[in-house]
Amino acid sequence: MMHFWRLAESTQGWRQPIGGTMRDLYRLLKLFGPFKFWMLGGAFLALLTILSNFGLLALSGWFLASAALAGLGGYATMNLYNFFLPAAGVRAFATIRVISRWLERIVTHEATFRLLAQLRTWFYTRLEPLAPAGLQGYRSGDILSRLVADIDTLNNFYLRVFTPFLVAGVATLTMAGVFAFFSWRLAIALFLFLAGTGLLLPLLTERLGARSGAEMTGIQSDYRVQVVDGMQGMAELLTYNAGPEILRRTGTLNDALLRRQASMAQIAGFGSAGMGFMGNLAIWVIVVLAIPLVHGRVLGDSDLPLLALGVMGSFEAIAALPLAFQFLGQTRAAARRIFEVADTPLPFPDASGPAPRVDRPDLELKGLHLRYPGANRDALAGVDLRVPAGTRVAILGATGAGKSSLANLLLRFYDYQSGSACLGGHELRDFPADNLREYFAVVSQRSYLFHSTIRDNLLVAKGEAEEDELWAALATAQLAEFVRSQPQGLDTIVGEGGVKLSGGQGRRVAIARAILKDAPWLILDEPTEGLDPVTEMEFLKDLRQIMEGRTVLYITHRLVGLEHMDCVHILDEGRIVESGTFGELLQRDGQLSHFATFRQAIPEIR
Ligand SMILES: Nc1ncnc2c1ncn2[C@@H]1O[C@H](COP(=O)(O)OP(=O)(O)OP(=O)(O)O)[C@@H](O)[C@H]1O
Repeated sequence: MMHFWRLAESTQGWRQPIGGTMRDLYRLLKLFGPFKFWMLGGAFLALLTILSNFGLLALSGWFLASAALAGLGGYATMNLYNFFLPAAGVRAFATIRVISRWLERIVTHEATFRLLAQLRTWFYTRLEPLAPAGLQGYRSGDILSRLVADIDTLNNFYLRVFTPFLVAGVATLTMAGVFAFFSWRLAIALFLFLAGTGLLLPLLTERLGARSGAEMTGIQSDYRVQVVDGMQGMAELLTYNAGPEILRRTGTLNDALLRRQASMAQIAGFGSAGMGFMGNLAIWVIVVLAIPLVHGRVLGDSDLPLLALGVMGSFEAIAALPLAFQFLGQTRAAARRIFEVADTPLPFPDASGPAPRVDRPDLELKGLHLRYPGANRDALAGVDLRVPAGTRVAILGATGAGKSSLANLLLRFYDYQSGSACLGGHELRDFPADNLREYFAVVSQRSYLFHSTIRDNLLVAKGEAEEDELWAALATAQLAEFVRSQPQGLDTIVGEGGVKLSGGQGRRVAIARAILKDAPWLILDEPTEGLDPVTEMEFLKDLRQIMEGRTVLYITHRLVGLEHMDCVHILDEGRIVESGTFGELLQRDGQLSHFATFRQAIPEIR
């Protein structure tokens, strides 16, 4: 049910006011600005190809007819007839056409790739600062669809809309101009045919194709979201035998897509049939108009086939327009989807000034409130916390207490609404986000491993790290032995999300990354979550070595490892409710001692 609703949502507003369309297309053209010479070069070569085809057909018609007439005139006339000049002209047009078509393909492909790269880079630079707070409302499959498919569609704008439209306009005027040498009446007739067909037929196909085109963009996106979600949640789907239901939903989307594609194919067929019909009608009308001129000796006998074949060649100039306009709806929908994300205002501004100078990265939070966009209550509701540089501090709390929100705050993934948060005496807001993140390395249960090699996963933390450094980090993270035992060593592929590694090994790759980053702060966000008790103990022991010389924020809802912390703060509903060493808190009749008693009574409950 949900998917039908989403479908309706994603395809609504397909008939956008023309002003909006023009604005979007104008914006696209402006984005393409740096490649205008490539674009115009491609269009010029396309124009040359079309005009040489027009010249080829027209001259061939004239040549064949005049040669035949010379032949009919007898031996003497034939001898006088100059075959060479028109034959050379035909060869010249044919050669120009072949070469310009070849060059046009090269130039337009080059332009297309450059535009594609430009669009993707531009979109990515808009996307990155939005993550994660500004992208909360989007699903990853949807963003992927915008980044890949919608940008591909937009790219068609150059090949399918811009070039054909520009070329059609210039070619129509040029060819009508050539006809004007023979007769104004014929020139006007050709112009009316080309301009009328070139405008009316595309407008008709645009109207017919707008809805299906826009819907196709929406459905394709839903389809990708469905597939990406299905792949990510494959284990759950198999466990709960939900595969058939997902298959049914995917099938429904597939059918919807096929229906739109069939409708678009019919419209495309109608467009090319209409073009063929108008082309033939134009030949017929021009011939009918030209016959009296031949009778009146205004035109020569051989001019008639020249004009007829010239008309035939001229229609190549507008042949691509119905298809171009038919897909305008799709292009428009793609442009809207791209600009929608690109225009999403930044969730909060990034500091633009120079990075504050930090001598000692002490952290101090006072009355700090953080509320997520759209949430109805604060995740951090007046936190007071002091973490002197070089100390180890644990934040203990039940699920949903706001522990990870503290990490989100420090990494500047989300902004705080009130209170103050200072690092080294400077508000977090005064740090450019990239600069602030240099102070923190993070190991969490969610540390993401990319579907690549162990080496690449480590280089994420320090791109320029030498091989020795990688091995040293792996050794400290107690993973070097395992990596050495793999046939591919550092080049072992870890699989998507690190599926080819055990939970503990994956976590150790994350530790090695943190070591490579060598930041003064280490945030451990439930780093042992999901590990069995023995692995957990070993892991925490190894972590202690890495904590040396760093300020540590250990976020956990478990009591393990707290004895090694300088201070433990208990977070409850977004507030620090108790603080002290682990021993002190155990002594008190507070939350921690209740927690500990409860855990002892039912140890398997977390
Ligand atoms: N991105 C988000 N958007 C909206 N609300 C969020 C977001 N992240 C967390 N929350 C909400 O903020 C509150 C605190 O969440 P947080 O993840 O900080 O808790 P936690 O203590 O780390 O929990 P856990 O131990 O389960 O990870 C919760 O009510 C949660 O639903």
